[in-house]
Amino acid sequence: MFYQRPTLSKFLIEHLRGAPSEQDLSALLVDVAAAVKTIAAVVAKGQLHFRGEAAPDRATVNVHGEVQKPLDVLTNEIVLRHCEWGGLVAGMVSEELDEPYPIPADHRRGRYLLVFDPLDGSSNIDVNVSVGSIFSVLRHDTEAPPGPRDYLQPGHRQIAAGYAIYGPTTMLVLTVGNGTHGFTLDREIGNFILTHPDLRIPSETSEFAINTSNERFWEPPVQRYVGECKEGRSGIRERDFNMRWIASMVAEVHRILMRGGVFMYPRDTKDPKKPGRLRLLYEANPMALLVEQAGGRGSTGRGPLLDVQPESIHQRIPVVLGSHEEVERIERYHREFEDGTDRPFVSPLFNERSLFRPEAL
Ligand SMILES: O=P(O)(O)OC[C@H]1O[C@](O)(COP(=O)(O)O)[C@@H](O)[C@@H]1O
Ligand SMILES: [Mg+2]
Ligand SMILES: [Mg+2]
Repeated sequence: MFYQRPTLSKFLIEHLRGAPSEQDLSALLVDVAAAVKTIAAVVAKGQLHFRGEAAPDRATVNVHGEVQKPLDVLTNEIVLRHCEWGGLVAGMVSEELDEPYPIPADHRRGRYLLVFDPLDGSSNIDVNVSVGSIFSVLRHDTEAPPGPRDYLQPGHRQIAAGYAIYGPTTMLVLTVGNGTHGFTLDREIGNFILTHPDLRIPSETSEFAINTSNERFWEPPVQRYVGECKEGRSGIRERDFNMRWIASMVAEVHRILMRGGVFMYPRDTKDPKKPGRLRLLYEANPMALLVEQAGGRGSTGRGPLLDVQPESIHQRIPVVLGSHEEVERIERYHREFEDGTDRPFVSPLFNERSLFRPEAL
Protein backbone atom coordinates (compact mmCIF):
# COMPACT_ATOMS: atom_id res chain seq x y z
CA MET A 1 0.00 0.00 0.00
CA PHE A 2 1.36 3.43 -0.91
CA TYR A 3 0.80 6.38 1.39
CA GLN A 4 1.11 10.08 0.64
CA ARG A 5 1.92 10.50 4.32
CA PRO A 6 5.47 9.87 5.51
CA THR A 7 6.55 6.72 7.30
CA LEU A 8 8.38 7.04 10.62
CA SER A 9 11.79 6.57 8.94
CA LYS A 10 11.13 9.26 6.33
CA PHE A 11 9.85 11.64 9.01
CA LEU A 12 13.00 11.09 11.11
CA ILE A 13 15.32 11.64 8.18
CA GLU A 14 13.56 14.91 7.36
CA HIS A 15 13.33 16.14 10.96
CA LEU A 16 16.88 15.29 11.97
CA ARG A 17 18.50 16.38 8.69
CA GLY A 18 19.84 19.57 10.16
CA ALA A 19 21.46 17.79 13.07
CA PRO A 20 24.41 15.69 11.81
CA SER A 21 25.36 14.84 15.39
CA GLU A 22 22.02 13.07 15.73
CA GLN A 23 22.44 10.71 12.77
CA ASP A 24 22.29 7.72 15.08
CA LEU A 25 19.20 9.02 16.84
CA SER A 26 16.90 8.05 14.00
CA ALA A 27 18.43 4.56 13.94
CA LEU A 28 17.80 4.24 17.68
CA LEU A 29 14.20 5.44 17.34
CA VAL A 30 13.65 2.91 14.56
CA ASP A 31 14.91 0.19 16.95
CA VAL A 32 12.50 1.46 19.61
CA ALA A 33 9.69 1.39 17.04
CA ALA A 34 10.58 -2.23 16.20
CA ALA A 35 10.33 -3.10 19.91
CA VAL A 36 6.95 -1.35 20.02
CA LYS A 37 5.67 -3.42 17.07
CA THR A 38 6.73 -6.61 18.85
CA ILE A 39 5.07 -5.51 22.11
CA ALA A 40 1.90 -4.58 20.18
CA ALA A 41 1.77 -8.11 18.75
CA VAL A 42 2.36 -9.70 22.17
CA VAL A 43 -0.18 -7.48 23.95
CA ALA A 44 -2.78 -8.17 21.25
CA LYS A 45 -2.47 -11.91 21.89
CA GLY A 46 -3.41 -11.51 25.53
CA GLN A 47 -3.66 -14.85 27.31
CA LEU A 48 -3.15 -16.68 24.00
CA HIS A 49 0.48 -15.74 24.30
CA PHE A 50 0.96 -18.02 27.29
CA ARG A 51 -1.13 -20.89 25.96
CA GLY A 52 0.63 -24.20 26.45
CA GLU A 53 3.63 -22.46 27.97
CA ALA A 54 4.30 -22.29 31.62
CA ALA A 55 2.86 -18.88 32.42
CA PRO A 56 5.22 -17.86 35.24
CA ASP A 57 3.82 -19.39 38.42
CA ARG A 58 5.93 -17.35 40.81
CA ALA A 59 5.21 -13.64 40.97
CA THR A 60 8.31 -11.45 40.95
CA VAL A 61 8.55 -8.03 42.56
CA ASN A 62 10.30 -5.03 40.98
CA VAL A 63 12.46 -2.37 42.64
CA HIS A 64 9.34 -0.41 43.58
CA GLY A 65 7.94 -3.37 45.54
CA GLU A 66 5.24 -3.86 42.88
CA VAL A 67 4.29 -7.33 41.71
CA GLN A 68 5.55 -7.81 38.16
CA LYS A 69 3.10 -9.28 35.71
CA PRO A 70 4.48 -11.76 33.16
CA LEU A 71 4.00 -9.08 30.49
CA ASP A 72 5.99 -6.51 32.51
CA VAL A 73 8.92 -8.92 32.42
CA LEU A 74 8.48 -9.94 28.78
CA THR A 75 8.06 -6.40 27.42
CA ASN A 76 11.16 -5.31 29.34
CA GLU A 77 13.13 -8.10 27.62
CA ILE A 78 11.74 -7.07 24.24
CA VAL A 79 13.00 -3.49 24.57
CA LEU A 80 16.43 -4.61 25.85
CA ARG A 81 16.90 -7.16 23.04
CA HIS A 82 15.84 -4.73 20.29
CA CYS A 83 18.03 -1.87 21.48
CA GLU A 84 21.21 -3.41 22.93
CA TRP A 85 22.98 -4.64 19.79
CA GLY A 86 22.82 -1.70 17.36
CA GLY A 87 25.81 0.20 18.75
CA LEU A 88 23.55 3.17 19.49
CA VAL A 89 22.97 3.10 23.24
CA ALA A 90 25.53 3.21 26.02
CA GLY A 91 23.14 1.83 28.64
CA MET A 92 19.50 1.56 29.60
CA VAL A 93 17.34 2.13 32.65
CA SER A 94 14.01 0.37 32.97
CA GLU A 95 11.20 0.51 35.49
CA GLU A 96 11.56 -3.25 35.77
CA LEU A 97 15.30 -3.38 36.57
CA ASP A 98 16.84 -2.42 39.91
CA GLU A 99 20.11 -1.24 38.31
CA PRO A 100 20.98 0.31 34.94
CA TYR A 101 21.41 -2.27 32.19
CA PRO A 102 25.01 -2.37 30.89
CA ILE A 103 25.51 -3.05 27.19
CA PRO A 104 27.16 -6.52 26.89
CA ALA A 105 30.95 -6.40 26.49
CA ASP A 106 30.86 -7.94 23.00
CA HIS A 107 28.47 -5.21 21.70
CA ARG A 108 29.53 -1.75 20.54
CA ARG A 109 28.48 1.04 22.90
CA GLY A 110 26.78 4.13 21.49
CA ARG A 111 26.32 7.71 22.70
CA TYR A 112 22.72 7.58 23.94
CA LEU A 113 21.01 6.47 27.13
CA LEU A 114 17.57 4.94 26.80
CA VAL A 115 15.22 5.03 29.80
CA PHE A 116 11.83 3.36 29.62
CA ASP A 117 8.71 1.97 31.21
CA PRO A 118 8.10 -1.08 29.00
CA LEU A 119 4.46 -1.55 30.00
CA ASP A 120 2.58 1.34 31.56
CA GLY A 121 -0.81 0.73 33.15
CA SER A 122 -0.15 -2.99 33.41
CA SER A 123 -2.95 -3.37 35.97
CA ASN A 124 -5.23 -2.84 32.95
CA ILE A 125 -3.91 -5.86 31.05
CA ASP A 126 -6.24 -8.37 32.71
CA VAL A 127 -9.30 -6.24 31.89
CA ASN A 128 -8.31 -5.61 28.26
CA VAL A 129 -8.02 -1.83 28.59
CA SER A 130 -5.38 0.29 26.79
CA VAL A 131 -1.80 0.08 28.02
CA GLY A 132 1.39 1.62 26.67
CA SER A 133 5.18 1.96 26.73
CA ILE A 134 7.06 5.18 27.56
CA PHE A 135 10.64 6.08 26.64
CA SER A 136 13.15 8.91 26.76
CA VAL A 137 16.57 9.40 25.14
CA LEU A 138 19.45 11.24 26.83
CA ARG A 139 22.98 11.94 25.62
CA HIS A 140 26.09 10.17 26.87
CA ASP A 141 28.96 11.98 25.22
CA THR A 142 31.87 9.94 26.52
CA GLU A 143 33.58 6.65 25.80
CA ALA A 144 33.29 5.50 29.40
CA PRO A 145 30.45 3.13 30.27
CA PRO A 146 27.67 5.02 32.04
CA GLY A 147 27.15 4.80 35.77
CA PRO A 148 23.84 5.52 37.54
CA ARG A 149 24.76 9.22 37.89
CA ASP A 150 24.96 9.65 34.10
CA TYR A 151 21.22 9.07 33.91
CA LEU A 152 20.44 11.85 36.40
CA GLN A 153 19.80 14.54 33.80
CA PRO A 154 16.90 17.01 34.10
CA GLY A 155 14.06 16.53 31.63
CA HIS A 156 15.00 19.54 29.48
CA ARG A 157 18.11 17.58 28.42
CA GLN A 158 16.02 14.85 26.74
CA ILE A 159 16.74 14.75 23.02
CA ALA A 160 13.77 12.54 22.19
CA ALA A 161 10.80 11.17 24.08
CA GLY A 162 7.70 9.22 23.22
CA TYR A 163 5.15 6.64 24.07
CA ALA A 164 3.31 3.83 22.34
CA ILE A 165 -0.34 3.21 23.07
CA TYR A 166 -1.75 -0.26 22.50
CA GLY A 167 -5.44 0.50 22.05
CA PRO A 168 -7.89 -0.24 19.26
CA THR A 169 -5.01 0.99 17.09
CA THR A 170 -1.35 1.04 18.06
CA MET A 171 0.14 4.51 17.90
CA LEU A 172 3.60 5.91 18.49
CA VAL A 173 3.68 9.51 19.67
CA LEU A 174 7.08 11.14 19.45
CA THR A 175 9.07 14.33 19.87
CA VAL A 176 12.62 15.01 18.75
CA GLY A 177 12.36 18.59 19.96
CA ASN A 178 10.31 20.18 17.19
CA GLY A 179 6.69 19.43 17.98
CA THR A 180 4.82 16.31 19.00
CA HIS A 181 3.77 13.96 16.24
CA GLY A 182 1.57 10.85 16.16
CA PHE A 183 2.12 7.77 13.98
CA THR A 184 -0.38 4.96 13.50
CA LEU A 185 0.81 1.37 12.98
CA ASP A 186 -0.47 -0.13 9.73
CA ARG A 187 -0.29 -3.79 10.75
CA GLU A 188 -0.61 -5.05 7.17
CA ILE A 189 2.55 -3.35 5.98
CA GLY A 190 4.29 -3.16 9.37
CA ASN A 191 4.99 0.57 9.15
CA PHE A 192 4.26 3.54 11.37
CA ILE A 193 2.59 6.25 9.26
CA LEU A 194 2.44 9.92 10.26
CA THR A 195 -1.28 10.45 10.88
CA HIS A 196 -1.25 13.19 13.55
CA PRO A 197 1.43 15.79 12.68
CA ASP A 198 2.08 18.66 15.06
CA LEU A 199 -0.42 17.93 17.83
CA ARG A 200 -1.63 20.99 19.78
CA ILE A 201 -3.26 20.90 23.23
CA PRO A 202 -5.99 23.54 23.70
CA SER A 203 -4.86 25.90 26.47
CA GLU A 204 -8.16 25.66 28.37
CA THR A 205 -10.11 22.53 29.23
CA SER A 206 -13.21 21.26 30.99
CA GLU A 207 -11.90 17.75 31.62
CA PHE A 208 -9.69 16.55 34.45
CA ALA A 209 -8.18 13.16 35.35
CA ILE A 210 -7.20 12.17 38.87
CA ASN A 211 -7.70 9.13 41.10
CA THR A 212 -10.29 10.61 43.47
CA SER A 213 -10.10 7.62 45.80
CA ASN A 214 -6.98 9.38 47.13
CA GLU A 215 -8.84 12.65 47.82
CA ARG A 216 -8.42 12.53 51.59
CA PHE A 217 -4.63 12.29 51.14
CA TRP A 218 -4.27 15.26 48.74
CA GLU A 219 -2.80 18.61 49.69
CA PRO A 220 -5.24 21.57 50.02
CA PRO A 221 -4.39 23.19 46.62
CA VAL A 222 -5.34 20.00 44.78
CA GLN A 223 -8.48 19.60 46.89
CA ARG A 224 -9.33 23.21 46.03
CA TYR A 225 -8.81 22.73 42.27
CA VAL A 226 -10.77 19.48 42.02
CA GLY A 227 -13.46 20.81 44.37
CA GLU A 228 -13.96 23.82 42.11
CA CYS A 229 -14.14 21.60 39.02
CA LYS A 230 -16.80 19.47 40.71
CA GLU A 231 -18.82 22.56 41.67
CA GLY A 232 -19.15 23.14 37.93
CA ARG A 233 -21.33 25.99 36.75
CA SER A 234 -22.60 26.66 40.28
CA GLY A 235 -19.07 27.46 41.47
CA ILE A 236 -16.36 29.97 40.60
CA ARG A 237 -15.39 28.14 37.39
CA GLU A 238 -18.90 28.84 36.07
CA ARG A 239 -18.85 25.84 33.77
CA ASP A 240 -19.28 22.11 34.16
CA PHE A 241 -16.27 19.79 34.09
CA ASN A 242 -16.03 16.14 33.09
CA MET A 243 -13.78 13.57 34.74
CA ARG A 244 -11.89 10.52 33.41
CA TRP A 245 -9.63 7.95 35.06
CA ILE A 246 -8.26 5.08 32.97
CA ALA A 247 -5.43 4.18 35.39
CA SER A 248 -2.99 4.12 32.51
CA MET A 249 -0.95 7.29 32.23
CA VAL A 250 -0.28 6.69 28.55
CA ALA A 251 -4.00 6.58 27.78
CA GLU A 252 -4.67 9.73 29.85
CA VAL A 253 -1.87 11.71 28.16
CA HIS A 254 -2.99 10.46 24.76
CA ARG A 255 -6.52 11.76 25.41
CA ILE A 256 -5.07 15.12 26.48
CA LEU A 257 -2.96 15.35 23.31
CA MET A 258 -6.04 14.56 21.22
CA ARG A 259 -8.58 16.89 22.86
CA GLY A 260 -7.08 18.69 25.86
CA GLY A 261 -7.50 18.15 29.56
CA VAL A 262 -5.44 17.99 32.70
CA PHE A 263 -3.91 14.92 34.37
CA MET A 264 -2.77 14.84 37.98
CA TYR A 265 -0.96 12.34 40.13
CA PRO A 266 -0.07 14.87 42.82
CA ARG A 267 1.92 14.62 46.01
CA ASP A 268 -0.19 13.04 48.75
CA THR A 269 0.16 11.71 52.27
CA LYS A 270 -0.96 8.15 51.50
CA ASP A 271 2.57 6.82 51.94
CA PRO A 272 4.77 9.53 53.49
CA LYS A 273 7.88 7.77 52.14
CA LYS A 274 6.72 8.39 48.55
CA PRO A 275 6.60 11.97 47.20
CA GLY A 276 4.39 10.85 44.30
CA ARG A 277 3.30 7.74 42.43
CA LEU A 278 4.93 8.24 39.06
CA ARG A 279 8.59 7.90 38.21
CA LEU A 280 10.52 10.98 37.09
CA LEU A 281 12.94 9.61 34.50
CA TYR A 282 10.75 7.28 32.47
CA GLU A 283 7.18 8.41 33.14
CA ALA A 284 7.00 12.10 34.11
CA ASN A 285 9.85 13.58 32.03
CA PRO A 286 9.02 12.04 28.65
CA MET A 287 5.33 12.88 29.07
CA ALA A 288 6.13 16.44 30.15
CA LEU A 289 8.32 16.98 27.07
CA LEU A 290 5.62 15.61 24.74
CA VAL A 291 2.98 17.80 26.38
CA GLU A 292 5.15 20.94 26.30
CA GLN A 293 6.09 20.35 22.67
CA ALA A 294 2.34 20.32 21.98
CA GLY A 295 1.81 23.69 23.72
CA GLY A 296 0.80 22.29 27.11
CA ARG A 297 2.57 22.46 30.46
CA GLY A 298 4.20 19.83 32.71
CA SER A 299 4.59 20.61 36.40
CA THR A 300 5.15 19.13 39.83
CA GLY A 301 2.42 21.54 41.00
CA ARG A 302 5.20 23.75 42.32
CA GLY A 303 7.35 24.23 39.22
CA PRO A 304 8.33 22.86 35.83
CA LEU A 305 8.86 19.10 35.76
CA LEU A 306 11.57 19.44 33.13
CA ASP A 307 13.74 21.50 35.52
CA VAL A 308 13.79 18.92 38.32
CA GLN A 309 17.32 17.64 38.97
CA PRO A 310 16.93 13.86 39.45
CA GLU A 311 18.53 12.35 42.53
CA SER A 312 18.08 8.67 41.79
CA ILE A 313 17.14 6.63 38.75
CA HIS A 314 13.82 5.39 40.14
CA GLN A 315 12.85 8.65 41.86
CA ARG A 316 9.12 9.40 42.15
CA ILE A 317 7.64 12.83 41.53
CA PRO A 318 4.24 14.58 41.72
CA VAL A 319 2.83 15.13 38.23
CA VAL A 320 0.40 17.76 36.90
CA LEU A 321 0.26 18.09 33.13
CA GLY A 322 -1.96 19.12 30.25
CA SER A 323 -3.69 22.29 29.11
CA HIS A 324 -1.47 25.29 29.81
CA GLU A 325 -3.93 27.55 31.63
CA GLU A 326 -5.23 24.81 33.89
CA VAL A 327 -1.75 23.70 34.94
CA GLU A 328 -0.83 27.34 35.64
CA ARG A 329 -3.97 27.67 37.78
CA ILE A 330 -2.98 24.57 39.80
CA GLU A 331 0.53 26.00 40.27
CA ARG A 332 -1.03 29.28 41.46
CA TYR A 333 -3.15 27.39 43.99
CA HIS A 334 0.02 25.76 45.34
CA ARG A 335 1.72 29.17 45.64
CA GLU A 336 -1.31 30.72 47.34
CA PHE A 337 -1.48 27.78 49.74
CA GLU A 338 2.19 28.18 50.60
CA ASP A 339 2.03 31.94 51.17
CA GLY A 340 -1.32 31.70 52.99
CA THR A 341 -3.41 33.70 50.49
CA ASP A 342 -5.54 30.82 49.22
CA ARG A 343 -9.31 30.82 49.26
CA PRO A 344 -10.39 28.03 51.62
CA PHE A 345 -12.43 25.46 49.69
CA VAL A 346 -16.12 25.70 50.61
CA SER A 347 -18.41 22.73 50.03
CA PRO A 348 -20.91 23.23 47.17
CA LEU A 349 -23.68 22.99 49.75
CA PHE A 350 -22.49 26.30 51.20
CA ASN A 351 -21.27 28.20 48.12
CA GLU A 352 -22.34 31.69 47.10
CA ARG A 353 -25.42 30.55 45.18
CA SER A 354 -26.66 27.99 47.68
CA LEU A 355 -29.74 28.29 49.81
CA PHE A 356 -27.68 26.66 52.54
CA ARG A 357 -24.99 29.36 52.71
CA PRO A 358 -24.46 30.29 56.33
CA GLU A 359 -25.84 33.86 56.08
CA ALA A 360 -29.00 32.57 54.33
CA LEU A 361 -29.85 30.21 57.17
O1 LIG B 1 -3.59 2.66 40.91
P1 LIG B 1 -3.84 4.02 40.36
O2 LIG B 1 -3.83 5.10 41.39
O3 LIG B 1 -5.07 4.10 39.50
O4 LIG B 1 -2.53 4.30 39.47
C1 LIG B 1 -2.54 4.46 38.11
C2 LIG B 1 -1.20 4.93 37.65
O5 LIG B 1 -0.27 3.91 37.81
C3 LIG B 1 0.38 3.65 36.60
O6 LIG B 1 -0.24 2.54 36.00
C4 LIG B 1 1.84 3.36 36.86
O7 LIG B 1 2.48 2.73 35.81
P2 LIG B 1 2.97 1.18 35.81
O8 LIG B 1 1.83 0.30 35.36
O9 LIG B 1 4.07 1.25 34.81
O10 LIG B 1 3.47 0.86 37.20
C5 LIG B 1 0.12 4.87 35.71
O11 LIG B 1 0.06 4.56 34.38
C6 LIG B 1 -1.21 5.35 36.22
O12 LIG B 1 -1.37 6.71 36.10
MG1 LIG C 1 4.10 3.30 34.25
MG1 LIG D 1 5.27 -0.20 33.88
